[in-house]
Amino acid sequence: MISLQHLNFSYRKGRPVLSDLQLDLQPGRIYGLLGKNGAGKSSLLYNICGLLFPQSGHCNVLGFNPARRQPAFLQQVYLLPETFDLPDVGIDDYVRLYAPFYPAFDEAAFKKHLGVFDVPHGPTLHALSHGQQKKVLISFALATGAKVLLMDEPTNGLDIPSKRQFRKVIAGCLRDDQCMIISTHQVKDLDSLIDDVLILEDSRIILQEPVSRITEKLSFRQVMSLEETEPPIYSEGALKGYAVVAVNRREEHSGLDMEMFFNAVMVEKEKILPLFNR
Ligand SMILES: Nc1ncnc2c1ncn2[C@@H]1O[C@H](COP(=O)(O)OP(=O)(O)OP(=O)(O)O)[C@@H](O)[C@H]1O
Repeated sequence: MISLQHLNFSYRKGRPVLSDLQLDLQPGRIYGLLGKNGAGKSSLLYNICGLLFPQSGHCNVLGFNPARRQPAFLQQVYLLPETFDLPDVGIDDYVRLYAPFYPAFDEAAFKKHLGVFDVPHGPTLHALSHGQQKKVLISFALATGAKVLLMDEPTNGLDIPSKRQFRKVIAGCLRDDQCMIISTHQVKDLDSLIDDVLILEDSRIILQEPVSRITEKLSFRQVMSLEETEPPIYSEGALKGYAVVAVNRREEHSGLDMEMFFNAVMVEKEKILPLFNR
């Protein structure tokens, strides 16, 4: 569905943001794109939707080259940017103006999502708070029916109940022929939603693994003392004792702690990546 081969992208000569990047993504999955500040997550999403163009390499999304920006491609891709500036129109006018770009747009679904998010209907978009505007855009994104949904920090600016609603809305409406990439630092908001983890580091995807494979290879536990466990790969002091990431030798079934996993990969790459044959 999304295939990037040997992709190279930079804003300025000699300062690569994405280098020889390889990525192959399938429909029916929600990918969590993780990386430190400035790793290139947004740039990657913008290359996928055709808002930035690679200098070299192949970028194939739904059989199209995004850089050509063909209407048949653009109507199947939606990017929710991290920052945005909406026009000062009412919600109905926004739909009248922008929904025609998406032939599969489902207005009933849009209204349903707005209802779940409890967005007040009536005022113009500028009379809504930033978080409420974001909820309008998330609802719009999901209603487009686009096959590729790219979300850059979607839960930034959402209050605590809205983060739960976000998970609920997404979990309930993603079709098997759709693929979603969520770029986020707010991993705790989303770790129950994500099927596959992508980690972008040093201009490349250094890890692409289903959550199920990560928890098959690694266990995530809280222990009172580090003596009561075999030496972990990575540990952090927690409120009561330690949170540890260890090789899953006893085939335990622990849930994925995505924040711990990301921190562990950043600190102990050479111990963790070989477990996944990379
Ligand atoms: N318009 C631009 N012109 C020049 N350099 C840019 C531009 N936008 C981003 N960069 C640089 O490209 C690199 C990748 O930026 P990008 O925004 O893709 O990272 P990110 O992983 O999304 O970061 P964050 O997590 O902070 O949002 C950074 O070094 C950034 O400074």
